[in-house]
Amino acid sequence: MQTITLQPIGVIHTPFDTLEGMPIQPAGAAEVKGRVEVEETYAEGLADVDGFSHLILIYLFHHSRGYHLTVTPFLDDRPRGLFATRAPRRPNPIGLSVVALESRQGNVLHVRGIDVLNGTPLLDIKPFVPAFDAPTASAVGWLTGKAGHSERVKADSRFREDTTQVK
Ligand SMILES: C[S@@+](CC[C@H](N)C(=O)[O-])C[C@H]1O[C@@H](n2cnc3c(N)ncnc32)[C@H](O)[C@@H]1O
Repeated sequence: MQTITLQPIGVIHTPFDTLEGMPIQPAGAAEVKGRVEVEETYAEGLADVDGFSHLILIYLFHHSRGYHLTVTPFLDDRPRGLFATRAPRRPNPIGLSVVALESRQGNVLHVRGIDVLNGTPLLDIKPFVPAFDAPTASAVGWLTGKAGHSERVKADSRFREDTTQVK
């Protein structure tokens, strides 16, 4: 299989230095402010992002090692298939968050609603466009009746780096 090498384009700064107790989705971090520092090399590419109220941040779960294909997610007490969850320990530990853009100062984006660890490497930024990204979903699987709980449920240690479980 092909090996892919990605280069971070910046870093996401947040108030969260430990996994335990932090939000599990942007809905639970609505008032949490973060700073997205984009490398100067890529700053030109930020032109026009100011026109969007929300951005999609794509990043590396850099404190994630290994994975299990069946996991018990934060919002459930039953095991689920990894790819039916947003668990951070994955074969390719990539996460995404839709955040509110408050302002831009040159290569720095001030955002709100961020659910990642301080120092998370940023891989990409895309504008959030409801017509592209928010289809009316007719089914949310095991998250039925549970997705809204992400506003209050906090992360615990279940996906902490644990070398005894690394695949
Ligand atoms: C459930 S994931 C959801 C992230 C993203 N909104 C998504 O859906 O891909 C969020 C959790 O991942 C963990 N996490 C956040 N940043 C991380 C990082 N840089 N490395 C490892 N784990 C991280 C924390 O436990 C956090 O509560």
